[in-house]
Amino acid sequence: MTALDAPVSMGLDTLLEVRHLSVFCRHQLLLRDISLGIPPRQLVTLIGASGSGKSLLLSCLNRFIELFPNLHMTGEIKYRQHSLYEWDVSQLRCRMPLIFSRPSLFPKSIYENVAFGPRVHGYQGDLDALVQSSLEQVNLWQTLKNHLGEPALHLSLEQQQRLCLARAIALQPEILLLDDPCMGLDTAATHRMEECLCQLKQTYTLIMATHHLRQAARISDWTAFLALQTNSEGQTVGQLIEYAPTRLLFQRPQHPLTRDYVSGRFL
Ligand SMILES: Nc1ncnc2c1ncn2[C@@H]1O[C@H](COP(=O)(O)OP(=O)(O)OP(=O)(O)O)[C@@H](O)[C@H]1O
Repeated sequence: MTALDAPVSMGLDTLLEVRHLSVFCRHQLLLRDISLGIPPRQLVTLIGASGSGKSLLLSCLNRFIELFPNLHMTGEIKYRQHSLYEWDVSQLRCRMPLIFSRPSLFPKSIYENVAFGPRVHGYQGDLDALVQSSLEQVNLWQTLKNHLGEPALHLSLEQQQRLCLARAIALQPEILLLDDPCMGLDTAATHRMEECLCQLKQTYTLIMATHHLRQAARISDWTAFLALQTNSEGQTVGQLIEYAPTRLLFQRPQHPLTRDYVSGRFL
């Protein structure tokens, strides 16, 4: 299935619908005409060379891109059939938090890191229970339950990254946007993170950029392959080449560029 045939619209089952999305840095085109649909409770990975626009695409989905005044997007993104601009932006980012490749914790305790977001957004429920449930969902509760008052920044890289996930989960999201969450983790920690992500997709929709092709093949349901193409002015522009169920994309890629990329023949 090429990008053109991919399920742009899956009807009521499409949670997020991206149509003709382009991203510019002032007048320079960075990402060209992306259209794809994200089905609920699936893990969708974005793969492609460095600079092909994976992070930009993620940052458009919750309007994080608006924090960069030099960037703007055109086209349309619908979440639950409503344009992103119909949503209150802070509510949108609670429903779709973005987790970065490097942990970005506050210099506060483990508990405060998880409780911070719900508190700021006026959570009225049992905060202790929410912190516990968020830590349980990333398999950190048993290890950390007696250390909740300790500084989050003293945790290992793996634990910090999972704590970032717990902090996002405490916002009670529907979608988790993950920008290469296993970057810098060793093989064992990556394996544990992958197990955690597979558990999380029972509850949430996950959209993840990754440089690990094998990881995409192992754990994702759908894969979008982006590549850098050179335009007539000699500038490189990110484009969606193919979007398909992961097994198909890896075993029977339709586009020659995808074939080369997934078989390790990078140009
Ligand atoms: N804030 C920004 N201002 C200007 N250009 C940007 C900005 N963010 C990204 N870009 C440019 O957009 C293009 C796509 O970058 P992006 O980070 O999305 O690629 P990527 O596929 O995520 O790369 P990587 O795998 O290295 O993270 C690059 O040319 C990058 O320089």
